[in-house]
Amino acid sequence: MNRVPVLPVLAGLLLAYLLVPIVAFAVRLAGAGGAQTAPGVGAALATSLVTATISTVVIGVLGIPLGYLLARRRGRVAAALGVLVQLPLALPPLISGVLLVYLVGPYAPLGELTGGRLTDTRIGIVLAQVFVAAPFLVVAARSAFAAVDPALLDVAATLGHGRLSRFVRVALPVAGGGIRAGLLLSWLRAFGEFGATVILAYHPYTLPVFTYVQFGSTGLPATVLPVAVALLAALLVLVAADHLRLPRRRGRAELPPPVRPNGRPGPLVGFDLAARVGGFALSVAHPPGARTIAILGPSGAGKSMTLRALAGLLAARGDVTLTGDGGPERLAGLAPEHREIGYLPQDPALLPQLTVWRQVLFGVGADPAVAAYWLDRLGLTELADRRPDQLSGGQRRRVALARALARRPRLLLLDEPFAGLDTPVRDELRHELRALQRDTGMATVLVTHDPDEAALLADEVLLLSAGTVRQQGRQEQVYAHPCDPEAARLLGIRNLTAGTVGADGVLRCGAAAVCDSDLPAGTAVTWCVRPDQITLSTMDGAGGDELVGRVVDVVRLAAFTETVLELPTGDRLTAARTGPASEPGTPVRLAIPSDAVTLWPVDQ
Ligand SMILES: Nc1ncnc2c1ncn2[C@@H]1O[C@H](COP(=O)(O)OP(=O)(O)OP(=O)(O)O)[C@@H](O)[C@H]1O
Repeated sequence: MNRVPVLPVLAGLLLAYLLVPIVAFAVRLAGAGGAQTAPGVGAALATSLVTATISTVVIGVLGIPLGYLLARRRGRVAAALGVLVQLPLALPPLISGVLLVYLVGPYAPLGELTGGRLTDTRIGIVLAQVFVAAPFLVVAARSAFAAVDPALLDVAATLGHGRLSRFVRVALPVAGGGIRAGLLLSWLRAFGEFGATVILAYHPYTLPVFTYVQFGSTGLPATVLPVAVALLAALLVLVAADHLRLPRRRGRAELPPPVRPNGRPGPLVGFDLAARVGGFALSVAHPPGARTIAILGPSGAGKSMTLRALAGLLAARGDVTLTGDGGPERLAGLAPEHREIGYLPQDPALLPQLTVWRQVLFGVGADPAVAAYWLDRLGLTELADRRPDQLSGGQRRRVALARALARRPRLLLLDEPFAGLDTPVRDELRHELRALQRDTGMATVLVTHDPDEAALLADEVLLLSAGTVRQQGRQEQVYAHPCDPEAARLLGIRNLTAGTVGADGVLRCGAAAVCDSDLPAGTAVTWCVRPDQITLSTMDGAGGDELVGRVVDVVRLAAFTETVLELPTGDRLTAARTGPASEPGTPVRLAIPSDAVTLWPVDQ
């Protein structure tokens, strides 16, 4: 049985309902061989075109900022205003006209003040049109602005753009499509406005009022010409609006000769910040002791929030201190656009309408020669004329990095900059960043889930958990001695084993001594050792008191091999080694330096 194509049928029904009256009118017009003349139709058309255009300009100038503010503001007042601005849509236009009489009618204060010039004039027509047509633009602009990725505005702020500049250079172009549609709707609504106009400004006639008067005095045949004129004008505007596009800049970007920026060493970074977002409380502190810091932690620990607070994008109590040659500088109270801090959120947040070259010049004060240098250094010069939708994920991240660097920030904040990239690209970018840190002494705070990445790119590590600092310090120190099993897990150390301190204060695994401990005898502990600290050797002779195990699995990774071992106690350890691996089932001897072992009492 053939199914009825439901969607096309429903769509077709509405289309027919909308088009049939117009087609019927056109047939009638053709059959009658034209329309009877209607003196005054030209003047009415001119009045409608001029007033609708003026109204649309007024609506645009006032309504676009209103839509922006309504989209950006949260809370009950903004929600209530968002509903109220739509009220004229729900009111019959005649009633809107009556309401306006209370504001601008001849006996209302404004009307008296202006000597009655606000009614029965073109000004009156515009006032009526603005009232009924403005909500179309405000609603369209509000939803277009609400769809603008907030990360774009955040990044623009860290690139030195103040509020107005962010509105003009980021929000407006990105929301442009929705705003254009809103302006068109407003113009059409203003052009067709009748009810409010007829109350507020019966004269001079607009096209709808003229048509109404013709219909009332001489009947349907006299309306043919004004109807035809109205249809034609509306159709022409719709077609023109459909074809109207702002011209895109063409031609290849002219890049100046690249100039390597002066390598001024970045400042030491310190902070003590507290913030609350919803039910989540963040409290993080780090003394100024390093230029490169990595923040590690599980998902939802507050890592991104810390970066946003550092950039000044999240209101936080406390302070950020950058200590350079000129001594410590405190950033509390400085807006993000004045902090000179580069920020790369998880999404590269490139402006969709800009080419790579314009993108890297977007920051306030970006130096074209320095921008050209970073494009070259990051392998992007050939892509200078492409837009973000013509780039790969890795290329987009590089552009975001070049854009931040072109402003020569004092500090660069990177939020998981390599997440989701394939391994070669990730490795390449990691090493590029490391080279940048080395070459320029640039200060960085990097958020990552990857302990290896943190080790590669940071001198100091900060472990975050549930909004607080679990452990921090020099990277090698934290890695060597995590403060508790949770910290060890965050650092990717899987070798966590249960044990008990013996009567002689020695921790043993079976009969083999692992390390000395100053914990009381009998204390139950969890101990850990990093896989790279375990050395394996073949069993040539009796094990005695040595730590022995049996190979249960050999995982050959790209760069090294992991050997999973089972100890006589049944516990398992993983050893990382670069040499040839033993086969599963083979007994092996384990050597673990006692200072590579960290242990914690279980009830800690
Ligand atoms: N606007 C918000 N309202 C309420 N809670 C929020 C808001 N934004 C973030 N949070 C909460 O704050 C906590 C910290 O978020 P944050 O983005 O800093 O986590 P993260 O450590 O960066 O996590 P991930 O590694 O998954 O990116 C999370 O529990 C999150 O649910």
